Amino acid sequence: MTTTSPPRATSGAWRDGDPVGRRRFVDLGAVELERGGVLPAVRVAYETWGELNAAGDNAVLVEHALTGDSHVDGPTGPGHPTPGWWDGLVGPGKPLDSDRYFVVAANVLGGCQGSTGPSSPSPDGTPWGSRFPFVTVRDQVQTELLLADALGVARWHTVLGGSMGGMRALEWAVTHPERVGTAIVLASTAYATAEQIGWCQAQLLAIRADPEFRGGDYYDHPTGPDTGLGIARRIAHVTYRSELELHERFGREPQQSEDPLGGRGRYAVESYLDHHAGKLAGRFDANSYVVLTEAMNSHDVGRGRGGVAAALARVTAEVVVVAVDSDRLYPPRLSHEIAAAVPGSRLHTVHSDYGHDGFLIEIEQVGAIVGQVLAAPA
Ligand SMILES: CC(=O)SCCNC(=O)CCNC(=O)[C@H](O)C(C)(C)COP(=O)(O)OP(=O)(O)OC[C@H]1O[C@@H](n2cnc3c(N)ncnc32)[C@H](O)[C@@H]1OP(=O)(O)O
Ligand SMILES: N[C@@H](CCO)C(=O)O
Repeated sequence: MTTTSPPRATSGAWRDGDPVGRRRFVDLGAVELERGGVLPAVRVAYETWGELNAAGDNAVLVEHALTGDSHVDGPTGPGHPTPGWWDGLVGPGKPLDSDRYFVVAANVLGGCQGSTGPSSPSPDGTPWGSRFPFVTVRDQVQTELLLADALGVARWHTVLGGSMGGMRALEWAVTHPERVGTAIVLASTAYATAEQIGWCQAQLLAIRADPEFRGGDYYDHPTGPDTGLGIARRIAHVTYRSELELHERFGREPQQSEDPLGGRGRYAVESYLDHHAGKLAGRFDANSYVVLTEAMNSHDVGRGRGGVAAALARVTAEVVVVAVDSDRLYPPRLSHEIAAAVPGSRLHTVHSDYGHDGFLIEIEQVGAIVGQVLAAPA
């Protein structure tokens, strides 16, 4: 295994010359793709907490969601433009106890936070751009299998994640039952639903309709498809929150002194969405957003396996399913379906006013569930 810390250009948060902080990089070689073809020279960025024990049975894989990264926990700093997305969950005595567990988090295949994605150099040295292949959640898990091998992890004690991270956690348990002890699947699903694909279509069209997108080959232009990516984020962000939260928080209020009735001013909720759009455009690559969105749309643990129920029935891991009660994008019924189909699984419900993002925001409830699962004797 080679571990290096190269500066590498992306159009997302990580730019050429950035310090790399605590991230490490591993070159995994070629990854064979589910839909055919091979992605050569795959590199993965990852972070770890704690140590792998002599028996090699204390490794925990934390899977991030769509715009997350390997920085699960910790402050901003060199190489970490954003704080940990589950800040406070990892460390000595924390739910993901680094005194006891070897906690690993990797940036997903197709991402833009250090792992191979469309902004990475292709074999000819220029960014992949539009030539980056279609990847599925199964390809992402296959890449993580190579990472596990490189780290000497024969079997994960636990794989856990929310949303797109939950897709990978569940796919791990279905594809490699012998290599997963426990899977914790939060605010997620066994398959992308028609409505999820529908919301994603509007987001993909927004990016592709931006003239700055240039079919995905915009890296040598001074400007990229920030407008399209921002519209995609606005659409997505509404689905990530609850109707009641938005109503109670913003109602019909104008943004400060602006006059929405005059046609040019904004409602406060519009300003809020503008803010999230701008933030994402500043830290994320539009091509990665497209690639990862299409990967999420591909998600169906039952594909080629006789359907979802048959696929879930073969899981041998202990499965803990966590629904967020106000989640309208991954509604609780999808968690209930997983729990009903996986033998011996357990279901928890997180109460949140926030909707889907509750799996990121309700850190105490999530920490209590994760801590309870991981506190159990191995
Ligand atoms: C913090 C990070 O970005 S971590 C980076 C990695 N992140 C991830 O992986 C997850 C991606 N992040 C997310 O999905 C979301 O940002 C969440 C879940 C973390 C948001 O959680 P919340 O704490 O509920 O934040 P919320 O949605 O209320 O947004 C707060 C922001 O909106 C801004 N805001 C609130 N009201 C308005 C308004 N009327 N006009 C403009 N901006 C507004 C706040 O100033 C704040 O800005 P800041 O985040 O730049 O400080
Ligand atoms: N807010 C999360 C939601 C995706 O599930 C993200 O941006 O990753």
